[in-house]
Amino acid sequence: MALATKAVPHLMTLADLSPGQIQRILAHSYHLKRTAQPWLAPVQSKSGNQAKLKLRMPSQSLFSKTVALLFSKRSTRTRVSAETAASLLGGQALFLGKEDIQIGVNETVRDSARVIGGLCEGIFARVGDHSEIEELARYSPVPVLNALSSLWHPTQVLADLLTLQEHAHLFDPAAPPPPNADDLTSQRYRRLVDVRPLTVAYLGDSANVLHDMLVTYPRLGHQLRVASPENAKYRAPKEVWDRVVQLGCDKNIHWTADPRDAVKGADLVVTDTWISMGQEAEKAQRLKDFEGYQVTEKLCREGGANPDWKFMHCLPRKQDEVDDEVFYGPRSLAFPVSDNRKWTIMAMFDLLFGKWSLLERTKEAAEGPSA
Ligand SMILES: NC(=O)OP(=O)(O)O
Repeated sequence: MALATKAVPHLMTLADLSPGQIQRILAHSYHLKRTAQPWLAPVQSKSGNQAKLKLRMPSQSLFSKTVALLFSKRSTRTRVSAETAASLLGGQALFLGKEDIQIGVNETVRDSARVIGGLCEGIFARVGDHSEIEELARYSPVPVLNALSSLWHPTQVLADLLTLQEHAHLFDPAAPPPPNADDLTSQRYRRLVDVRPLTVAYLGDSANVLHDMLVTYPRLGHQLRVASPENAKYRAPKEVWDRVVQLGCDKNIHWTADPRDAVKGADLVVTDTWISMGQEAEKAQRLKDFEGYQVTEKLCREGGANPDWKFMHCLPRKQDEVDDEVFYGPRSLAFPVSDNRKWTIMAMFDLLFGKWSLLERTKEAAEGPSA
């Protein structure tokens, strides 16, 4: 168990962070990416190996430490990012699937939190109902980070934001270009730049990824235009909307049932699966309810999106919500986003599990939100 005297920090949603703290995580993710990437390049010669010896090490704040990956649901990106990120930080990740351990079957969440937190230095948890991760955090002696719950998916939205900032030049020709091949192997890099304020359209179900967008994008200066069917089950639940209003984000969110209305003026179009894990029995009804919501060139042209609009998806993707032309086409940032899951999770592990400094107040945070 961590021998620390200050209150244990946890992170359930980006709503718990100020814009300054979010920007600090993004800048740190970019720094870790640029520092660690040259170490990952193949060693092709003796001189190449010697060049590596001159490289700076990324933070080793997890040296000798273990992060428990307490996952009760499937995962590709989040799990692989977590395991590889822990290794780069000098520590290890321990995958604990729901079939592997006693939690929820022979042991309560409360007791499991105390036991696992006594043996590991951080808990990255993917749960069903959000109340499960709240309970873990209540009883864990070490920090708990949300790897996805019924309400929130904070590490996904951090990867989305890092990708937008890295691709600022796609939205503003005056923004600096991305790093070239030499920059990527030499630890030489420019600072991460801000992306200009964007109009962002989201088409689909009101699920955990959108919820973290709702409490974050408006505070970073972006406008959100959301389309989901009229049915209340496809709209943000009260506990999410209360946070949206509390943070003043609702003023910059336009919500409609018409996907063409939502993409009007959009610089970026985002979607997610219409059938989340656990909703498989509702598939037929959901496919019917979301008819007309598939992201296509035609829909975005007819709705009046910015002709240079770009596309993002958290993955895994199905053809229902976006066609192949968009998903595999030049507008798509889906795979750069999945690459960035590793670097944003690495930053969170470093700041939350390694250093316990994530929630420290930045100068900006102390002065209040800027947007
Ligand atoms: N986007 C996302 O969370 O992917 P996984 O479910 O594969 O981790």
